[in-house]
Amino acid sequence: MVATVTSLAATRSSSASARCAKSVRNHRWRAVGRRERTSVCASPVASAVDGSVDYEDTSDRLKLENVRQSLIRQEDSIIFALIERAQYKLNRAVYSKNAVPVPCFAPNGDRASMLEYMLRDVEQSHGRIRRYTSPDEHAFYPEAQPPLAIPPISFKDVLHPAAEAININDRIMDMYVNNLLPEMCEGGDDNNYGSSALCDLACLQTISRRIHYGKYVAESKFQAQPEEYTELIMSQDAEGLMRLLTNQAVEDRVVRRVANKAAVFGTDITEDIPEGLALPIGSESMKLAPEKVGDLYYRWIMPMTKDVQVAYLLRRLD
Ligand SMILES: O=C(O)C(=O)C[C@]1(C(=O)O)C=C[C@@H](O)C=C1
Repeated sequence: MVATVTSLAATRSSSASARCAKSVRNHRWRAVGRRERTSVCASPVASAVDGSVDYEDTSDRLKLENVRQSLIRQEDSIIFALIERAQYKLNRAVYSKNAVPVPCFAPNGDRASMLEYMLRDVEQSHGRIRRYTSPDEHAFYPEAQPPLAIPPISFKDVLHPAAEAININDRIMDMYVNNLLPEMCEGGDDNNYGSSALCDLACLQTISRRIHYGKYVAESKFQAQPEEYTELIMSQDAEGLMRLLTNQAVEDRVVRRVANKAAVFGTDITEDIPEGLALPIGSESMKLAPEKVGDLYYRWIMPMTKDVQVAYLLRRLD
């Protein structure tokens, strides 16, 4: 999938509110420098006078090898979450506004879907303890984030400041509900709405993190080939950037690895190690075929990771 001008424009506008919400929350505590962000995942190196803690990233995490290792680890959580969700039927009512009588939060009085209601609520409790001030986390409802309940931690992020404005969770939600779910779940209704929605939260949050991790992949690639990327950025050539960052051999390996992991995660492992355990494991008894997981990854998750890379690179020299 090639990032279209429209999708990139949508990225920019939907992200303005995300950036705004993040900044507002941070500034309720204290003014932070332009390249200073807050994070839940770094180690403290010094205490500031106002009670917040300064963090410095001294790791090698921008090396492409290390960024790819992070993508590989994130894969495990995504595959596991997808397999869990596929145990239940599609349960359309969870995604339809007004189908389940959850409390309304829209200003026009419309009810949200049960999934929207749960996700917004969970994000608020996670947000209070800083989850969405971390540069590698993105809320689906940034405009509904409450003030922090604990002091922020500041963190010298490795990304260009333009990264903060990129949040494509609206597109991710649409893709998940309208493409991934119908392809991976059996149609129909089994009344397991709460269980299905809890699995959805795990899927959405892990997929969103992976897709937005494209910012780190892009920064890493920019630093490795600054001249090539700079030329394309100067001419705002989105298609040229997409071509340069695409590595078909790596994509093929990702798909094979994802399918293999899905085969292992979807197998019942007993206390006895099966003799001569070999892949691929027969997929007949699995609710979600391993090849299907690889295919979904290839058609939906990787293209969006690439869109985030292009969106970031286009603004890398701002
Ligand atoms: O590993 C990379 O080089 C990436 O850019 C990540 C990724 C992916 O989403 O897995 C995306 C684009 C490349 O074509 C290969 C893989």
